[in-house]
Amino acid sequence: MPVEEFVAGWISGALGLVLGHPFDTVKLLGFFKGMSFPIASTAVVNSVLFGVYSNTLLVLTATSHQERRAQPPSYTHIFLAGCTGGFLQAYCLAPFDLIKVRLQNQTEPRAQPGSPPPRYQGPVHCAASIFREEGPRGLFRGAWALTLRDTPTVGIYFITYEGLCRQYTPEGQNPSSATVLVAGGFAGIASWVAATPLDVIKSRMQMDGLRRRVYQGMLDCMVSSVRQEGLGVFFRGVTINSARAFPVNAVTFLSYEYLLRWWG
Ligand SMILES: C[N+](C)(C)CCCC[C@H](N)C(=O)O
Repeated sequence: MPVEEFVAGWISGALGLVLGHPFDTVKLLGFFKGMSFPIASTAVVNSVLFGVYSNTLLVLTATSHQERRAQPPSYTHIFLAGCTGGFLQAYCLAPFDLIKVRLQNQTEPRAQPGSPPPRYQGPVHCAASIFREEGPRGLFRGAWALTLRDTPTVGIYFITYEGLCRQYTPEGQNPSSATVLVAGGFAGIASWVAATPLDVIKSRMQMDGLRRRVYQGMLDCMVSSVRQEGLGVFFRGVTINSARAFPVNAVTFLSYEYLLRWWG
């Protein structure tokens, strides 16, 4: 199994994250100090995303990454490979994402004497507390919604990226850096716009169970959210998601492409 894609995904994910971190922090108006945890988790997850995508394409089309410029895969194959990558990365992402959402949603402890300490003291303490209080399955709370969010939308991510690259690149050539940046940025926006409705539901499911369970399940969460807040609830955060998605994914794709060209 070619591993370059996993390594390139690892590095490019970490680079993209550095740009996305400020957006991620304001997204939930929470505080998320320290970048080592998000960098490590994004690197792992992005490596699974790109590694599985590329290796699924290899299985479907029998072409390696280097051969794909001369023999471009069909959009159906790209979509299927993207969905496979999205599905598997969602499982790896689930516990990390849960910890991120829980930490972001806890308010900053004010340095006043006597104020209660924050519930979670950091990523490791958060993981251990969830494990203890909600069981091992608690670490996968919201994973189902996350999988539904990411399976089709990662397909959209790669279709948009490849489609835009092909549009602006003469046949058989590598796309220019400007093309990769723009195609990567728009791939991020397109997939995040499509992912936002389930992103809202996913985050609510992840926060559920902290005190008492509010929702019976994902469907119940959707129905009661729409009842209380209207259909607009599904677009909550779409602007910040898109603003974050452009730079993060432009840099992710640029570094991914260049690392592979450099090694290949
Ligand atoms: C599928 N979905 C839209 C959720 C994400 C696809 C892009 C993944 C990238 N690491 C990012 O965080 O933007």
